[in-house]
Amino acid sequence: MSSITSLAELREKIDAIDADLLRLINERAACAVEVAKTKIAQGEQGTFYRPDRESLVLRRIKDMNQGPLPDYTAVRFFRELMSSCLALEKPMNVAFLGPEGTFTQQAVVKHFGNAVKAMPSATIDEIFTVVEGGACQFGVVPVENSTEGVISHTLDRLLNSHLKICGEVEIRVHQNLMGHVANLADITEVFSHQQSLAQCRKWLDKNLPHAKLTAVSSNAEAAKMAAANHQVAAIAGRVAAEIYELDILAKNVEDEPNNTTRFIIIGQQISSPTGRDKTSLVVSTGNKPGALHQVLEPFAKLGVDMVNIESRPSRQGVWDYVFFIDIDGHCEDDKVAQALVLLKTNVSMLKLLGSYPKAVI
Ligand SMILES: C=C(O[C@@H]1C=C(C(=O)O)C=C[C@H]1O)C(=O)O
Repeated sequence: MSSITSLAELREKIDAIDADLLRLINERAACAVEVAKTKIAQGEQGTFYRPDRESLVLRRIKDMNQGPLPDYTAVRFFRELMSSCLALEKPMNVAFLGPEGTFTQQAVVKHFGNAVKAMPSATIDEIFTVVEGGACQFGVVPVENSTEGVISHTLDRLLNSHLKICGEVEIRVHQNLMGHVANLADITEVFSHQQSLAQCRKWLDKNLPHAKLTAVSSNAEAAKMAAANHQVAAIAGRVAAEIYELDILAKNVEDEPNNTTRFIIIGQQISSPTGRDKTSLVVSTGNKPGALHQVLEPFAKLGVDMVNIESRPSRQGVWDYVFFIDIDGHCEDDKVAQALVLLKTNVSMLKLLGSYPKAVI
């Protein structure tokens, strides 16, 4: 006697589970529609999307998951489910650095799921503008790459915007050389975003030493150009190769194996504390001795963990700098709130860029 369950029996079991799942998924969706009604009754029209609540839901799923599905898969599945539930409450427009096929678009899907309307913008500046003007409720912009450092354009624009950071998302960036060229030796020019060219500098020097390297507005734009001209190639993500029907000529050409980009979500609303948050701020000290010490001191004194500090020219005078700082915790957490009060007395300008939940996956 074999103990192997028959295929027919297993399939019957799966069909029954699917029927239960479908009923439960729709029960959940109906509940989200009820939530929307309650939000409207409470006068919360603008706050259908709640990044704090979403991150708590996803964290709970991650903590409860016992497999065999890996945490990452379980979280992605619930991410998609919440995205569809939210779309029933209120469809949302999210601006990203276009055209179709950029890593920023991947970041939109990872953070919001597929049920939002992703709207391509031509530049980082335009993303800020459409969110400031209200045409899109949120925008996703790159802020930092593990190989190449900060995206200065994003930091500069944050300085002059009233928008808040309300979330973060990380994407493992794999670059590919793509085009319609038969031999690598025939490639005369390689197009890509300046950041991507920099991430692949060593590979390009070694494998395409004679090709001209030209920076364009995005990787997907580069892929579009490589589709139109068969002597040039592009460096971009796999999705861009699929969209613009290009052959992948070389895979994973990034110099650093852990090449990762961090994106931030910008919007009009402030996220509530979740217990695992980050706060981003910018301060200006004026050009005086001991300035950096005065910035660091309040955090050290109150035991607040600083996770990143970056200086940028203030553009208000020669050698005048501002510091972009990320700290652990929410601005409403006691320790953080006290540190910010102290910091305010030590600096000439302090702007809170946002407190938001840390990325779950
Ligand atoms: C259902 C809600 O609204 C939205 C949908 C969520 C969900 O499907 O779980 C979670 C947060 C919100 O973005 C809510 O606020 O609880």
